[in-house]
Amino acid sequence: MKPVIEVKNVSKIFKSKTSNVEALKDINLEIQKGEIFGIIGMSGAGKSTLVRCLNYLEKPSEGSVLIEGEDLGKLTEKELRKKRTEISMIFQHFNLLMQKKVIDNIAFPLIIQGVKKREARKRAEQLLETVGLSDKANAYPVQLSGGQKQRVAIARALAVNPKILLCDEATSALDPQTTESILELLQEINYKYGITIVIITHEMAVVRKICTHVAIVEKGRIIEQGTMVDIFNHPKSKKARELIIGQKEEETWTGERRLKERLEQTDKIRIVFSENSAFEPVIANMVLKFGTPVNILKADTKNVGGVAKGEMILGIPQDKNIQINIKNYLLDCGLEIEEVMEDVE
Ligand SMILES: Nc1ncnc2c1ncn2[C@@H]1O[C@H](COP(=O)(O)OP(=O)(O)OP(=O)(O)O)[C@@H](O)[C@H]1O
Repeated sequence: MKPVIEVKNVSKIFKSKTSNVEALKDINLEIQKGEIFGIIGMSGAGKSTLVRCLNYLEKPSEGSVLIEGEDLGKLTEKELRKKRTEISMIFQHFNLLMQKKVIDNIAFPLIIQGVKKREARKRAEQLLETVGLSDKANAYPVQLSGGQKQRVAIARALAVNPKILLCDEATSALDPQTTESILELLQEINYKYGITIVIITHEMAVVRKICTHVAIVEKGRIIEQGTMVDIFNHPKSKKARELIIGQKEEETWTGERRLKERLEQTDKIRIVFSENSAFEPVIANMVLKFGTPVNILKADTKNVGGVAKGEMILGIPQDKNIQINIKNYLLDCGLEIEEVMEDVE
């Protein structure tokens, strides 16, 4: 059978006046219909560039990408746009239209295709049911938790009946329990609709939970590929072993006891944010500013007197000076914070 996705000798060089970055080097891949294919690797390995080459958002410098045997490099712009509707994508930060209601976010790709509004909304309602959010049709994205936003993004991605779903770090901004429920939804979609899924991630637990096949990318090259079971049980190269075995200890969400132990040992603060404050850029900027990682131990949204109130619990570094700086920074951003003494449920 013809592969759904075929990547042949693909290289990608980003050229600038001062330097050239060889992001991909002679990549060869075959992904069959119905597979859940994980692309894993360290930061900067080339994962995002590779996945963006699969729908020609990024044009390879050399080589070709074939979707169901059709070479994307040989299509006209118009043909390429049409072909792209067969390939949907979801992202780490959801990319929802914040000014539109949930239902209109989902209907949007259909409206763009020229489907009548009533029909598009009807299909959006069905999709909301598929992702378990029928009661949120008229909510705005800001009123949803991260997991719910990703469900909306998944429903929107499915609106155009794609053959392929590309997921770029789709669970990286979510807490462990939410990650698990989103992965279960992706698995269900793969099973029910036969959609081929490509997942980019640096989280090995994600791959272990749902991927059937894996490719490991290192410095722009694929160093190993095969079935998930084979690669995870018998990683051949040193890099693959580091990546797979090195992270086993970190897989908190598969082991409740380990998670509990970790929570008990960590200093924690609770951040409360109103519907108007976006916490994601604040956290990302904070990590960059202080050059230190923080753990999102819990994140969700509650309806308090009709107003969406979000709560996030962060595990912060033990260094007291860094803790003070972090707290001052969050206060400066206008967020309410408090120390958490008890265990996180
Ligand atoms: N538009 C661009 N212009 C120049 N260099 C780029 C561009 N996009 C990516 N790169 C470079 O290509 C390399 C691969 O980047 P890419 O984003 O694909 O890696 P990644 O594995 O997805 O990393 P991460 O997990 O951190 O997102 C990096 O060295 C990056 O700096």
